[in-house]
Amino acid sequence: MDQQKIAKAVKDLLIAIGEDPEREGLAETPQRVAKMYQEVFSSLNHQPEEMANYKVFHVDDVPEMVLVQHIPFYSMCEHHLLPFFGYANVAYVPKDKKVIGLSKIPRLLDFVTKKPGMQERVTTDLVAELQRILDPAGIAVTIAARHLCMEMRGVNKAGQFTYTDKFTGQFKTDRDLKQEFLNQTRNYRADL
Ligand SMILES: Nc1nc2c(ncn2[C@@H]2O[C@H](COP(=O)(O)OP(=O)(O)OP(=O)(O)O)[C@@H](O)[C@H]2O)c(=O)[nH]1
Ligand SMILES: [Zn+2]
Repeated sequence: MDQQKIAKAVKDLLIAIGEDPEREGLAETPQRVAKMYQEVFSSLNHQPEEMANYKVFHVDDVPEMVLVQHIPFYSMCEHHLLPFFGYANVAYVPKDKKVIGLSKIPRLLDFVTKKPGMQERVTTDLVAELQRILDPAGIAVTIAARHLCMEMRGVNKAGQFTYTDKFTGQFKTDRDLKQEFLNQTRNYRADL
């Protein structure tokens, strides 16, 4: 990521909107924004395997489902570069006695959100990454998010939630399992 180019672009932007980029409060803003983009778009600098050491563990007796609920995330919409943010529920059905370190699930969520994107792609990318790393017997991801580009501008509808879900493998074929996932996560679907 080219910090100098970002800072120059932000300075040009400030001039273009009619601001004075030299006034006290704005003087360091271009550098600040460049530093911020480094952080909020950090996965553009990394390959998924660099983001974490995705160790797979083998356990003798695996549970039917591993579920991490209500993981917060912040991302930036690719259309307006405004934040969208919310929570993800992520579950998988272990296969071949393989499980992943629990912290890797929020790390994967970070990886798929720390770049300009769309909620749909966050959902499907998360499923694809988990599939690639663990190849489980089923994956369920549900995401609830608020989009500031719909709240503070444009259509101006505050407090709306957008829900996106993806189910694979056993979550598609086993209705009881899917229902258990939905029951477990029910309280977290509109709780932002
Ligand atoms: N499907 C999807 N759309 C998104 C997401 N984030 C933002 N959008 C939408 O992307 C669209 C971009 O549409 P455009 O018509 O090109 O942009 P615009 O003129 O600023 O649109 P308005 O927001 O309706 O004013 C808008 O409808 C946004 O609501 C997302 O995660 N998924
Ligand atoms: Zn947007």
